[in-house]
Amino acid sequence: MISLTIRRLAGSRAWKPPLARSMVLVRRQARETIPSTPIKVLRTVDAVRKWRKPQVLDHRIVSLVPTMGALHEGHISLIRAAARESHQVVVSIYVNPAQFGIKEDLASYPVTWDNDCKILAKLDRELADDGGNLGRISAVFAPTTNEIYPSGFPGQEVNSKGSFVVMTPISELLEGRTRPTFFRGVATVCLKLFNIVQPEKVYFGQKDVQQTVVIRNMVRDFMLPIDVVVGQTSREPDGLALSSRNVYLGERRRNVATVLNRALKAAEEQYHNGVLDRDTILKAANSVIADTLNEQMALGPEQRVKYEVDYISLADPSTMQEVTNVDPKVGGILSGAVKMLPVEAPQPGEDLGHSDGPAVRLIDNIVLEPSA
Ligand SMILES: Nc1ncnc2c1ncn2[C@@H]1O[C@H](COP(=O)(O)OP(=O)(O)OP(=O)(O)O)[C@@H](O)[C@H]1O
Ligand SMILES: CC(C)(CO)[C@@H](O)C(=O)[O-]
Ligand code: BAL
Repeated sequence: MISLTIRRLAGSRAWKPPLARSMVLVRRQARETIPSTPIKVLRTVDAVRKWRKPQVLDHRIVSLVPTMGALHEGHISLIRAAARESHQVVVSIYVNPAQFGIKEDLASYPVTWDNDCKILAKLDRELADDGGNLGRISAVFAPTTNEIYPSGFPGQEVNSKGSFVVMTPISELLEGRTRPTFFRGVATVCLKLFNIVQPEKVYFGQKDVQQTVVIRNMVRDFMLPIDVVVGQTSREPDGLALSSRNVYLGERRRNVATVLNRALKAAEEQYHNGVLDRDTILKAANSVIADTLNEQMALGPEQRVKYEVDYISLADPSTMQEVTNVDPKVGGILSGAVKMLPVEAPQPGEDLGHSDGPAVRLIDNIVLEPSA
């Protein structure tokens, strides 16, 4: 009786039973590719699982490069590294709301899907022409928030209820002090991405050093059969670390934004000169920051750039806890975060940056390699 009814209703062109409708959707999605490329665009967990299954049987090495889109050379360097070492590279593009605090820039975060597709298409052609690679970009996973949070999005508040991966104490340090929900959001979404794609290798950038430690700890503590690879930080010629958020800077702040890298380099120089104590190493960084700010404050409001230092840190590489002396057998991580404030007295026609140049928080770090 029921099947008869369904068949009769299904005769109408507009109506399809829910199962058939979702099968049509899955078939259509399975066919979507980035224009003029074989790169599949997968939007659902189901579509990724269907794509992934035969790779296991064929003993293909699958790697994942998680991103939030607005792709730049930093992301590209990770994808290149992944293609050298694996048969199939999956790039995820998902702006994960759970890692943004309620007062952060989720609403204005740059979303550049068409340009990202062009970048991936060009890169994939290069990878195909370069005989040194094991693989190419096979798929982009670009899910919706409903897909990633099937029980409903838990919210961005510190006390949100939901299924989370919480890594303490590391998530409370440094970045986590200013962004208390950040690493909970990152670890949670990364575990989901790892479970969906089931990669043998995952690629993360050194620019977000604390994130790499959180991910390594999660992989170790939850026995995930995944190799975590960290690619070095890609920089502009003047040392500024590439970041999707650099688009917010505009020209005036862009010129001063190198201050963090210059400060960390001054501190690194102390270590290379044999200094191991925290105060002397960090004093070098803090002097650069203070001198640069003094230079700016000597300018008028129509020219100057102001910034606030969130932290300058010297930490242990595997815990990110502050150290009072660098153990030369272990090395250390010099890192920092600086908030570039909106420009004062904008000039007519001045390029203020994306979204009219809100405050931008920049991060950077330098690894002090063990010397002994
Ligand atoms: N300059 C860079 N060099 C190497 N890897 C990078 C660089 N910038 C980002 N990545 C890495 O790319 C991956 C995706 O990062 P994401 O999409 O957040 O870009 P982002 O530039 O860090 O953005 P944001 O400005 O929001 O911090 C992360 O593993 C991140 O560490
Ligand atoms: C790893 C990540 C893609 C998780 O959303 C994000 O934190 C990022 O882009 O670094
Ligand atoms: N690159 C880290 C992502 C974030 O800052 O939200």
